[in-house]
Amino acid sequence: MAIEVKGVRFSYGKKEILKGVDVRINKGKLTGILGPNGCGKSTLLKNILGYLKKSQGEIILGGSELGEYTQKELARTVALVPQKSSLMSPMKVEEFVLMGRLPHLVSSWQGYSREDREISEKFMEEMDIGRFKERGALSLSGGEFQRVLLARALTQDPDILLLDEPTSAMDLNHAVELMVKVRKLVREKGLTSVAVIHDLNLASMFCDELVLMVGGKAKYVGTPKEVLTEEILKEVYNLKSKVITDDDGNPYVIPLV
Ligand SMILES: Nc1ncnc2c1ncn2[C@@H]1O[C@H](COP(=O)(O)OP(=O)(O)OP(=O)(O)O)[C@@H](O)[C@H]1O
Repeated sequence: MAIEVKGVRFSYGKKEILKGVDVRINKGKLTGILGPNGCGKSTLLKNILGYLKKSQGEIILGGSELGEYTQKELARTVALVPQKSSLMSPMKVEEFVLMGRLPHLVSSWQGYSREDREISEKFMEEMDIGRFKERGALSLSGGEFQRVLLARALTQDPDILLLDEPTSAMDLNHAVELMVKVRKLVREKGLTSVAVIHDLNLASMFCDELVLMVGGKAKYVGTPKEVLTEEILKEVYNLKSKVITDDDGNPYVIPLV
């Protein structure tokens, strides 16, 4: 399911953050959103999720404008792995992951079916968190909890998977492992995935397309090779860098000090 963002504007109070974002995010692709701190990357994801309401423009998911979806339909269509979770209650990991099935319950008094439990078990195994399932979700390390958040989002069985810095708390090995899994899911299930990523090299390695946000707009959009150039990085991050290319043509950024 493609995402079309057309002329989207959004403000927190009087402060305009998204100043006319135009971008098309293709189905079956992993798209990375890059840009300096505070440029509005998370705000854009939350608008696509329908959690924040744009003041202008259109967000079209699979041909239908966001406003045409009921809340339940939207929750079955789009899942977010947030940067932080507002989890406060001492919930067990398995209960937390099962919450991904809530939009699929026929009615709230019906409870989870055997199928719901099987789906959540499958993704706990996939994310290698099966051994934590009896643990309180609050007792996990940052990187372990990020895997729980991804398992919950996948349990939701969405067409669109939004990831807000999904590897920020992970060591390099787990970060690469997670990105490999996300890319595999995107390819196998034809998911549309959008990930906010700060690590330019991780983005280059795993993303099919990149969107570089500057000044509240999607200023540069293209393949990693098109977007990660020394000139663009200097302009956007005020960073002097050397960009080298591997045998597959992927660019890698070495900051110069
Ligand atoms: N609830 C809010 N109320 C007011 N301002 C907010 C709110 N949430 C975010 N902002 C501001 O909006 C701007 C964009 O925030 P956002 O979280 O979208 O940035 P980001 O590009 O994801 O940043 P980062 O890379 O640091 O995570 C920032 O200046 C932030 O302080």
